[in-house]
Amino acid sequence: MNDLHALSIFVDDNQLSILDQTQLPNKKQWLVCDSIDSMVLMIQKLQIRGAPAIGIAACLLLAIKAEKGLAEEDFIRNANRLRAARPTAVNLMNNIDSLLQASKTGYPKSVVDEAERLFYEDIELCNKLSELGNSLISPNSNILTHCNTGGLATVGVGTAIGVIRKAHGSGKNVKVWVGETRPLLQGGRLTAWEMGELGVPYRLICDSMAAMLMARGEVDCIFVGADRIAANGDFANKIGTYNLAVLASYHEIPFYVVAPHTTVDLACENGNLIPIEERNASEVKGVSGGFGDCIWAPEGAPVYNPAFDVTPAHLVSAWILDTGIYRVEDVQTGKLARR
Ligand SMILES: CSC[C@H]1O[C@H](OP(=O)(O)O)[C@H](O)[C@@H]1O
Repeated sequence: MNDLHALSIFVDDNQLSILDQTQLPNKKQWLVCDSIDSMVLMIQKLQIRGAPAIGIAACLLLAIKAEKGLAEEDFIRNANRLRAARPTAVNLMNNIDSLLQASKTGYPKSVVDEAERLFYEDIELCNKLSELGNSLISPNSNILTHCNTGGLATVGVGTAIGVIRKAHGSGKNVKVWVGETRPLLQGGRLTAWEMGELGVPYRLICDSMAAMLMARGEVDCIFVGADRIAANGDFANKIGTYNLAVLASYHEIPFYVVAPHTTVDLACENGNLIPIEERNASEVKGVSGGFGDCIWAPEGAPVYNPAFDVTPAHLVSAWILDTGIYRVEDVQTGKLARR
């Protein structure tokens, strides 16, 4: 496999390394990923995260293993293990399915070629998304975003953050409200870091502050990512996204979802059918990781920790995919499904 380099993933001399995102922003620690077991763990611990990035990282490891002599039947078994590593983001399943399909015609070379194609495709799709999304942003906009959807969550410039980056780069004087995104703080840790690295003016807020800012007229538009978009336009994204969609509707603020077409799941009729990952109680009871450990909830506190929620299509102003900008009337007439 050729050497490949992205913000959170690189392949060098046929070895895959992952930037451990649980250690950001305080520490940039690279981890060599040389086994299926370690990749499954890295995905489940969100050391590698973000719908597009986890799909591509899993495929790169499988391709490296294939090139190093993994038997085809073991490739298929391990591909299916990785496919189940996290249930909500469909990119993981879509990417691995395309690798399995490729393996039928010329394993292992076909698998290596497909994994590399997926890597470069994501870069290209992110660039298309940023151009299309930027066309919806007026100069001097205050943009609210949630979770992390930049170069850490993809191998390109990102999805929602890719749009913000493009608007900033085109001189539109955008300012960004970054929702910290409890409980894992992808916004407070990762998006704040990426905004700083990109030089985009931003202010970090608690998730609970968004409503007041909208009421004050200090949010002009909202851009979020997605982990799975159902055929009817309902979509799953990081927990707290639905809150923002309802608030945006009440305050008549444009609410945009940005995702590559590989996030669309045509086999999923509506958002009620999207599996929602539930995660460990410890994540809600305090914080732990590269930023230190601090548990504030009572030891035995019962916890509910869904990692995603579902936003119904009627609350979405537009879906920004690499294949175009879709409005609710497009989705209602099935245009989202016809890529
Ligand atoms: C472009 S990434 C989309 C999506 O991925 C994040 O989830 P996680 O941090 O759990 O991997 C978040 O939902 C982003 O919006």
